[in-house]
Amino acid sequence: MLELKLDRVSRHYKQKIAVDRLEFTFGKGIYGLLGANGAGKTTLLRMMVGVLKPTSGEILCDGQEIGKMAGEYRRKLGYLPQDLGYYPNFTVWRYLEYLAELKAVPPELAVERIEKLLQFTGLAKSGKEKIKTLSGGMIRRMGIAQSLLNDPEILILDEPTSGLDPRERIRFRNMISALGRDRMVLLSSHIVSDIEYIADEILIMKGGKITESGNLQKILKTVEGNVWECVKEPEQAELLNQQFTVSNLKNTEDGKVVLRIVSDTQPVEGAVRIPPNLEDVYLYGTREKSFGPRV
Ligand SMILES: Nc1ncnc2c1ncn2[C@@H]1O[C@H](COP(=O)(O)OP(=O)(O)OP(=O)(O)O)[C@@H](O)[C@H]1O
Repeated sequence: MLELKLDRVSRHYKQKIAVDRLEFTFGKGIYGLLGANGAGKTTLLRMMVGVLKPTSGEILCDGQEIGKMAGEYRRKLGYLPQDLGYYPNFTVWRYLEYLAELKAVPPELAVERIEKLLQFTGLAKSGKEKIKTLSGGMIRRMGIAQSLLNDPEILILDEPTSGLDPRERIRFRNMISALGRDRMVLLSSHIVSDIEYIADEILIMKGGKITESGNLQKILKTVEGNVWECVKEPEQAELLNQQFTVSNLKNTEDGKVVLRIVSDTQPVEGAVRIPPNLEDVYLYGTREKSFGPRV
């Protein structure tokens, strides 16, 4: 039974509080961490993988503080950082072999694992290619392969789909879904649809705190009644767009504009309530000011 617990975890950088007394318990499954730039996602993930120490609070893996577990924790862990470091002249195979050595995977097991992981990530034909010749998507897939070399129980992925084209993103999503069946996977993203499709549980982070958490249905409920739709002339649509938080604008064939607005109160006469989606929740949860007209 895997349990990773954040116990009032904080991280300060001088005056700046990047992560603020977080409390959360992870088990098996896929967790999606959504938050605007600077919300504290990377700082949190780096503490969870042990490369950064909390200023206060503890991170406990099955009851043990991860800093005290050292190698034992690292053996349970796979990590895909935002910026993957590699030697461009290494071949994909050499790179994975090198990391397997660093992760103390026995050499005979390493060969078998590398072969399987190259298959899993669709890189079976690229083992002999130099990394500098790969596309961005292939490098990300190689990153996933390295994070899985030690068959980790805990997998932490920082923005795994950023910069990928739609086909690669879908491929990635499917890989992550397959991985979440028997381990804990935590991924951060700005891409709401990726989180919406694959996460069993969604965490919304703002200002170093988790403001919402739960499955999609629960999360959607938090903004139920606060999402509106109306059809307006372009001039009025422009005004509404300046006043309110508009999550979507769409032109109709007869020259009007359909607006999707997130607001605590009816934004304009004729606006009707519609069911929320995760983008609305994200906008609501990461808002700068209370909702209603923007000032
Ligand atoms: N080494 C550092 N020194 C000082 N401040 C830092 C440092 N690293 C992060 N911060 C600050 O802490 C806050 C959280 O940063 P963090 O990178 O964790 O956010 P994030 O949610 O991952 O953002 P992004 O989506 O842009 O990667 C930001 O205000 C950032 O400027």
